[in-house]
Amino acid sequence: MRRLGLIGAGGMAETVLAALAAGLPAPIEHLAVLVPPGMEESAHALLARHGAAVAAERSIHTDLTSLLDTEPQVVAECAGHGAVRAHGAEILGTGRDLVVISVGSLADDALRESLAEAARMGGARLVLPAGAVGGIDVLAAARLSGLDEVTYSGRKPPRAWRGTPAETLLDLDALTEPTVFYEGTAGEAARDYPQNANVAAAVALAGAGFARTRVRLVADPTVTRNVHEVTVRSGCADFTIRLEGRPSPANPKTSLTAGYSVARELLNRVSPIAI
Ligand SMILES: NC(=O)C1=CN([C@@H]2O[C@H](COP(=O)(O)OP(=O)(O)OC[C@H]3O[C@@H](n4cnc5c(N)ncnc54)[C@H](OP(=O)(O)O)[C@@H]3O)[C@@H](O)[C@H]2O)C=CC1
Ligand SMILES: O=C([O-])CC(=O)C(=O)O
Repeated sequence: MRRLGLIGAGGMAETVLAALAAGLPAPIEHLAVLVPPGMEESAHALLARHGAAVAAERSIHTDLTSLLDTEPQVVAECAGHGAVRAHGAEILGTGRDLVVISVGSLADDALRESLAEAARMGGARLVLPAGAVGGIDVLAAARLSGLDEVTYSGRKPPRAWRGTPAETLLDLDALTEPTVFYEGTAGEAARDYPQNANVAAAVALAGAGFARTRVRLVADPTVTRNVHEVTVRSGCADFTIRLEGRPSPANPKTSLTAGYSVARELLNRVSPIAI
């Protein structure tokens, strides 16, 4: 990877670039950042902090065409479901690998199939990092042995659920104990909680699919971390994985782990040994 595109200049983009700045053996050739019109200032600030350590040349774009003109070999999305819908097919169709962290967007069957088709046509790959959750490797392996049960539970402090449908179900400010406000499928969770249930989609795609992966979402005033639990019963192993993710200082909905998982994917592309 010598030329990189990055979509988004928010909290996760910050984590990704900081990790690349620390982890790259040498700056790559070019980093191009795509932001919505009017958001150029946040991209300038991001590049001022980390740009020189990441790439010899940097550019900021507000349209995909001019970003693609910089010839990125891989584009990392750190922006949201809308960005995957708006840009995913064109990036893949023009032969660039796309690393998508807004995995929940793929709960939309039509979008997932159109991205797969664009990847096939462009000879590119759609890559889905594990994000804020763990155990995706063992879950995807266990799938081959047959899965009997997969459940994901996402537990976050009340403030992480502001601006989501949880607000209409609960008085978030008045909670005194952990409260389950959603139980259902991974597909529904990914659609209704686009900034909080991307991990449910990653678990579903690696494992039993959107309909058979059960999800529980909890607002919990007793925790300060974003707690993810995946429980699996399968033909080769039964396991529970629990992570307590530190929230991004920029966005309490997002665990820092997610940005590091994008950075890991990108750093693997410049290393002779990928792990
Ligand atoms: N897989 C996982 O484990 C996780 C995935 N996520 C996903 O990552 C996304 C980013 O998280 P985070 O950085 O914390 O969120 P932030 O809200 O901090 O940052 C997202 C940034 O992307 C910008 N943006 C939105 N749409 C576009 C677009 N079409 N093109 C370019 N930029 C765009 C936003 O601009 P504006 O504010 O103007 O909209 C904002 O600056 C989340 O929305 C979620 O979908 C998050 C956590 C975990
Ligand atoms: O970062 C997290 O803790 C999980 C998250 O927001 C998501 O899956 O969208």
